[in-house]
Amino acid sequence: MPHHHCLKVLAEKYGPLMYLKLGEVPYIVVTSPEIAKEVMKTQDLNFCDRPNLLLPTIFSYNATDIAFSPYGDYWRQLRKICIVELLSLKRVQSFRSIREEEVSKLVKSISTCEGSIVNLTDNIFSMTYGITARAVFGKRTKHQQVFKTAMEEIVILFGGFCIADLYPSIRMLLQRVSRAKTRLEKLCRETDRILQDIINDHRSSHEDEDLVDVLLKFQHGNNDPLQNHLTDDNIKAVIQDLFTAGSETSSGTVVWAMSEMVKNPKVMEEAQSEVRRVFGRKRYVDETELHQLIYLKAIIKETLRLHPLIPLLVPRESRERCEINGHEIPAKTRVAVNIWAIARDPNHWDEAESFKPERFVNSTFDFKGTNFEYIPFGAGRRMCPGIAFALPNVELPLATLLYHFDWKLHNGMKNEEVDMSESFGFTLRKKSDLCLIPITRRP
Ligand code: HEM
Repeated sequence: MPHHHCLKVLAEKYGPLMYLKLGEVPYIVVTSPEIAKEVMKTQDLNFCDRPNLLLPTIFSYNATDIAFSPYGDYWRQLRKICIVELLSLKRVQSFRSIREEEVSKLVKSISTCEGSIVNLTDNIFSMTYGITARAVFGKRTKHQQVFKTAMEEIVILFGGFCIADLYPSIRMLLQRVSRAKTRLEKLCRETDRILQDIINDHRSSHEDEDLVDVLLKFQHGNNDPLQNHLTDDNIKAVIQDLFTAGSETSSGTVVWAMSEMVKNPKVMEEAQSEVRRVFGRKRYVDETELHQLIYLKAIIKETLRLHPLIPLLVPRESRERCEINGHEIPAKTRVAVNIWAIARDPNHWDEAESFKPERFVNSTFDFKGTNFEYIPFGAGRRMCPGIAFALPNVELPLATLLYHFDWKLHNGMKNEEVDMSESFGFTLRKKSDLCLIPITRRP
């Protein structure tokens, strides 16, 4: 059973603030909006550190990326550069043609398979990796498939507790025998070669400036706010962070949304009629009218409620001793916030387990980190900085897939039989690939 499921069951018995001692390490597990608010708003400054975990440290070049780097100036400056150069609304708008081209390639590729079974999961992940690669480092990489395959395995390796992290006093000893560590090191050697090629390419060519070019400037100390110059490894850590954080989550959301719509054909019908009404005159989907797709936006919100891609958030760690609800929490306590369980709590949601996008139509409820019943992007200082980048990567492909195709299940499968089980891992991937038959719609 995935961890967020077990922890939900435990919270139903022991309450919304649980203290666990796993090996030598203190953990708290939060399962209510009130305590989530206490941790990520009221006491956010105390809880905005990341623990030093073995596998993320290997993956992220000694925690020099954004997601796993400890709280401090290095993290703050790096996050700021990436927001300005890649993730701000203005930069995101400048990538519009990249998104439209990659989505149009997806439609062409699906059209050639009309009437036969298409693996939508695979197609959607490839498309999003393509968009992110072009935005982050200027072009698709010919080695993209290596990344995609490596990530599939890394997500699973990151899913469990690594024994070396639970016994810090003998970590050196335990890490020598960790099979996950050996496997991860092998995968990282493969991705490292690709990342180094990307950096070398940028050193030798002077095309349009992208994030990698900007980061490379910090190696020469120009206006350097990072105090210590960035090394190649630091830059690789950041590229990899954004490439994977950006692609895995957005693609996963598109796949879950399509799966929910296939399972709930009335929702699919309503979404298709909205998209076809809005884009009917144009006869193709582009980004100009996406703001009119009120129902589709509600579908995306409802998808992120039932299938938040990082169900326990990225682990945090307290910096000092503190109190929550009268309980003493020691310094260096690790924190998991079960946003998956909170978003399915019947005390806060009507028909909590049902897929009902209407609940978000005409509602002010949002995922900006202020409604703690619903925080699929986290909240506080460590909140996801990629929302503006993610939304068009989810909205445009969904609108396009709904506009151009009707979707049929294969082998006589019924809608209610679509498998919605989750695979075990760091992100909430759908266990089985979504395979459907596209029927091209000719308006
Ligand atoms: C549907 C899409 C996405 C979802 C659901 C999502 C969700 C999350 C969540 C839950 C966190 C952890 C927040 C916390 O610990 O409080 C996070 C962190 C992060 N996300 Fe996203 N994310 C998405 C898209 C993106 C994109 C497109 C990018 C960049 C291209 C991105 C970059 C990051 C980074 C760098 C962090 C680490 C932030 C830090 O530690 O300061 N994410 N994301």
